[in-house]
Amino acid sequence: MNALAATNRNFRHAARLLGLDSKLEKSLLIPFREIKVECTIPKDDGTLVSYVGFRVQHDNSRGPMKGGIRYHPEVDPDEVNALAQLMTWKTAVADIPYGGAKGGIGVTPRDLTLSELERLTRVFTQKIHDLIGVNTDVPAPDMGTNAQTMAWILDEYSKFHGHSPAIVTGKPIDLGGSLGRDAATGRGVVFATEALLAEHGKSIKDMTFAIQGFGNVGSWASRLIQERGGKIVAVSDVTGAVKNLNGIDILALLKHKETTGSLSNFNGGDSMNADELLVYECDVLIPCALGGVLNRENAGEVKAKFIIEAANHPTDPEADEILSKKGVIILPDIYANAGGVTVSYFEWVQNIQGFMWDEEKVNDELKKYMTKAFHNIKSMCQTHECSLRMGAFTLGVNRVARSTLLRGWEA
Ligand SMILES: NC(=O)C1=CN([C@@H]2O[C@H](COP(=O)(O)OP(=O)(O)OC[C@H]3O[C@@H](n4cnc5c(N)ncnc54)[C@H](O)[C@@H]3O)[C@@H](O)[C@H]2O)C=CC1
Ligand SMILES: O=C(O)CCC(=O)C(=O)O
Repeated sequence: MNALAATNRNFRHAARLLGLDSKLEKSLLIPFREIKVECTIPKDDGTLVSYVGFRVQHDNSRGPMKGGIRYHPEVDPDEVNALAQLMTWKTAVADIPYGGAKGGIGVTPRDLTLSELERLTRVFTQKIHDLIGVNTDVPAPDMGTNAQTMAWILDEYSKFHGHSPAIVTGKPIDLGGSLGRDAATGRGVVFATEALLAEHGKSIKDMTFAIQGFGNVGSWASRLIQERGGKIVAVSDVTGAVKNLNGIDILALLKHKETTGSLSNFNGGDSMNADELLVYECDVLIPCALGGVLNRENAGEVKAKFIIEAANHPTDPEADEILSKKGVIILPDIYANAGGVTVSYFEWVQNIQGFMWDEEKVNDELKKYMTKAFHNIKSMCQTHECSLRMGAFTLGVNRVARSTLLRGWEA
């Protein structure tokens, strides 16, 4: 099932549990605005090449729209639409004053040089600069983009609108980025995992983990899990996968990746097929890469007892059903990975205040938001006798529905 069909299905299920009026349900589903632009740039050798860029602004009833920009060859309008909608429910679950948006360009970033990536980012910004804004729509990094990408967007946007640090979050500290934002999604994943395991009388140090994806989210989650005594038995990325039943030394793996650019030939474990990671023997599986990786083909083979959705939409609804029947407990994306956008909110607040917080304050506040959201989700689960996914969806959708009604926006 494609990402949009899956996200719409989860939304409709939540709307039914909440008893939402059908007109309101329809108006919450339709995006506020969908932008599609052609971005043509000269390559370093002078030839011209075109890419298609998207920004979907889903909902702004609770505040400015917020969400990352993804550079990946599989970016398509339906996927961006689904990811924008997920951002709306996610910011509401985290209870931060934002709506939802997402953007992307269909490109393989590692095929472009740094200067080509810079030109592409600047052209994309030129095409959308009058549709984003500090109080309208605030981009951030996602797969294939990083603090440097945000710095280029900030610089290009500021040429049109004057110096505007709060136009993006996840930017370099030197340009007004927040301490702790780089690690925030992984740190939030760890806080979320701790909250869930505590409910089951367990803690990270008693558990084995398999982690798919070793970029921003996967590498930070791995590092922080290891710091807390968790044993990481398998890690994968687009270059390969490594396993070690005695535990992988994550700092050594990070160093290996930094020097070789790959997870292959790491001498602290055995290599494995990357797809095998999802069904590898472990207590906790944490997908930190692409959407739809858990599906009806592999869900029946998953050995983990807990799945923490650090990636957006890693589990499609058919897999959700199979895994739930097996008793696997799934912590959904719109809560599990909300640490990133929560610290993005702190960054935006710091930019507007013109005052920088220390890292301890950022991390303490993040823990408060993640813990509170977990308890709010659990309380929705009790009210509606539903899964954690539906607990999170009903929590987010209900908050957005309330602000929509208060503004008098229902159809
Ligand atoms: N960066 C952020 O703050 C946030 C990211 N997310 C989500 O987390 C996920 C990862 O994002 P980032 O870490 O930022 O991206 P990234 O670009 O830093 O890292 C992505 C990782 O996935 C790996 N990967 C790609 N294809 C793979 C495959 N077929 N098998 C195994 N690994 C594969 C890449 O090699 C890389 O290690 C995405 O779903 C993103 O939407 C969610 C919330 C916030
Ligand atoms: O930090 C942000 O604003 C958005 C992060 C994001 O794209 C996500 O949570 O999926």
